[in-house]
Amino acid sequence: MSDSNEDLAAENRALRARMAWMLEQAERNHDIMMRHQAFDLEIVGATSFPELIGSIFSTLPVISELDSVTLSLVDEGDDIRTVMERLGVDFAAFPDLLFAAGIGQLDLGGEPKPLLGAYDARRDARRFPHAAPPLQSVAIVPLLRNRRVIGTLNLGSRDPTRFTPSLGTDFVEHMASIIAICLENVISNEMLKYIGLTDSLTGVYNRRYLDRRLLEEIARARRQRYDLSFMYIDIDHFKRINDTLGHQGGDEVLREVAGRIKRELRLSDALARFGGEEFVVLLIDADLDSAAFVAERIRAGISAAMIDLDGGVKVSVTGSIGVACLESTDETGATGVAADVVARELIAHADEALYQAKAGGRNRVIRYSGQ
Ligand SMILES: Nc1nc2c(ncn2[C@@H]2O[C@H](COP(=O)(O)OP(=O)(O)OP(=O)(O)O)[C@@H](O)[C@H]2O)c(=O)[nH]1
Repeated sequence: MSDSNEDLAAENRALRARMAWMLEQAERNHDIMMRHQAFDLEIVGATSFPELIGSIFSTLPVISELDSVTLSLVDEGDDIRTVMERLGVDFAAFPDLLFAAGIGQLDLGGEPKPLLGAYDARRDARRFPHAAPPLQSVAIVPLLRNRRVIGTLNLGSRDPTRFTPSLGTDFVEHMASIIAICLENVISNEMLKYIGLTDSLTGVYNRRYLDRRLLEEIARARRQRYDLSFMYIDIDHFKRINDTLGHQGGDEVLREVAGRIKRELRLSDALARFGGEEFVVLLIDADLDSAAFVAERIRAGISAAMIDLDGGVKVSVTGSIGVACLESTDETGATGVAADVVARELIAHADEALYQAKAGGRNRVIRYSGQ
């Protein structure tokens, strides 16, 4: 082969190798793009806060080949945390979800722009509290909604060249904007859910929530064969309290009584205000004896100490309680009577027991006996 032929062959080989490399890169980029598109679809489809957070923490590190992904959310006044906890979100399952009391705590500097560069323990350690072994480079990307910073997406890598100040930020900004939209959506949905299910005066659940929950719990109790108890609690002579203290004073009493009832309950029990001065409690896996025991504790708790009202007035309050139980051996359960019929009956039984408690002199617990 002549020199020029050899040159041509070498050039050809080099070109082929270069093309193969480019093809490989194109395939790799395509692959990354597809994975990110799938991730976008996954998070856009998330219908709850835990589902969204779960996807971000489990999928993003894998598709982006990152060693740590954390989220810092601005939560002024602890609203997000409080509502999510009330809706049953288990924050222990998300150790990389961090909260900041204000935007200042996010340490973003003057402008909300992505910060890319070497890991700086002083600045970044609290953003990646569980990252081990140590990270080498990080990207701190603001989550923006209508130019308002709602948090940061924190990406960490052990590769020091992964995030450098000169790297373009379009890609991470795009990712953060989708995450920010999804976060805002699920947070406002959860807030609406919370508002729709709670009583604005006392903060406990409302009747709508309890009616629905009762149906679910009846179905589950029948499947898993355990007892379900229901309690009707009514503040005694509440009209008199209202008449002497005014509506405002009556409202304060309602809030305090709700708090006193709640203190006696387990996390699995559901407390709701059914309207007026009536509260109900649904006790999961509790027979009539245990429910009556809890009811007695609630009764004692309501009247244990005088209630201090705004303006220095003190008032003593008592409550009457009716308790009923849907036993796992109950015929209605076994015969497949519709859950709503069973629910109505359970409520009616507790109401009847409450009526007897009132008729018997108030400030007492009566169990529904079936006679
Ligand atoms: N402050 C306040 N009062 C309410 C609210 N809803 C209902 N009430 C009042 O609760 C009182 C209920 O009174 P009654 O049902 O007659 O019963 P009671 O005075 O508690 O008497 P007993 O139940 O027989 O012990 C009425 O005066 C209602 O106006 C509320 O949201 N806030």
